[in-house]
Amino acid sequence: MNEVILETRHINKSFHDPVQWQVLKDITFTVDKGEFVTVVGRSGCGKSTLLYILSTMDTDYEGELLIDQEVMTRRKEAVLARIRNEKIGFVFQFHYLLNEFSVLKNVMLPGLKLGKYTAAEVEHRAMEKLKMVDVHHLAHKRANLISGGEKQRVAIARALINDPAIIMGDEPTGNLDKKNGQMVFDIFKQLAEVFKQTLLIVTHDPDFAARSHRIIEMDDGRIVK
Ligand SMILES: Nc1ncnc2c1ncn2[C@@H]1O[C@H](COP(=O)(O)OP(=O)(O)OP(=O)(O)O)[C@@H](O)[C@H]1O
Repeated sequence: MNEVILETRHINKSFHDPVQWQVLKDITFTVDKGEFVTVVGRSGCGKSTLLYILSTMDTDYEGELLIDQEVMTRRKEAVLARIRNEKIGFVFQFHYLLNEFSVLKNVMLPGLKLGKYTAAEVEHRAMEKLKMVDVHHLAHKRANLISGGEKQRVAIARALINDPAIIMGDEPTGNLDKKNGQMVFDIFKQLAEVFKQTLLIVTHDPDFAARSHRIIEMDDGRIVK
């Protein structure tokens, strides 16, 4: 049987601006371990709003969210912050690397924050993750001195540092040219297929989505396919 990593049950969300309107409508789906799922839909259909809830950053919704069999709904922020750091890796459109630190230090930071491993262990793990995305030779360079494509690879290594149950991405290829976008896709595919890493990625890129394992299509706040 497949192991479910992420599950949503009847998620509804409304905004009040100034009148109440419903942005997410009865969102129910699961993602299995090792699946590479993309979320698509036209601008304004609710993709980012959904990702914000799935990443446990937004707790103001109806319905239930489970990550790695654990209920995330109605938990205290301190608990959510710990679970987020341990179970979710994030890759954004902009890499958000800290320019004043080395590539290695950037990857190590969420590992040090977790407090589960010694600094030496975190460094060893960070080098492993940099090897997985083929930028270990850049480990001691400052983050502002590497290319855009390299930065996104480092951001993926950083997302992997705590062996998350799931990696979530918001337009991770949105700021890259075609060649680097392809490279990021290939890394994701390899992570899913070789390392059984679960991935849920919001994208505008139809080629990218078409080559993932499964597409969730949204329209007007609902899942339509
Ligand atoms: N804080 C907010 N208050 C009120 N309305 C909001 C808020 N955040 C988003 N919206 C609205 O909710 C709808 C869904 O927005 P969302 O950002 O989730 O769409 P999206 O599918 O990610 O769009 P895009 O592809 O353009 O990023 C939009 O109509 C947006 O204007």
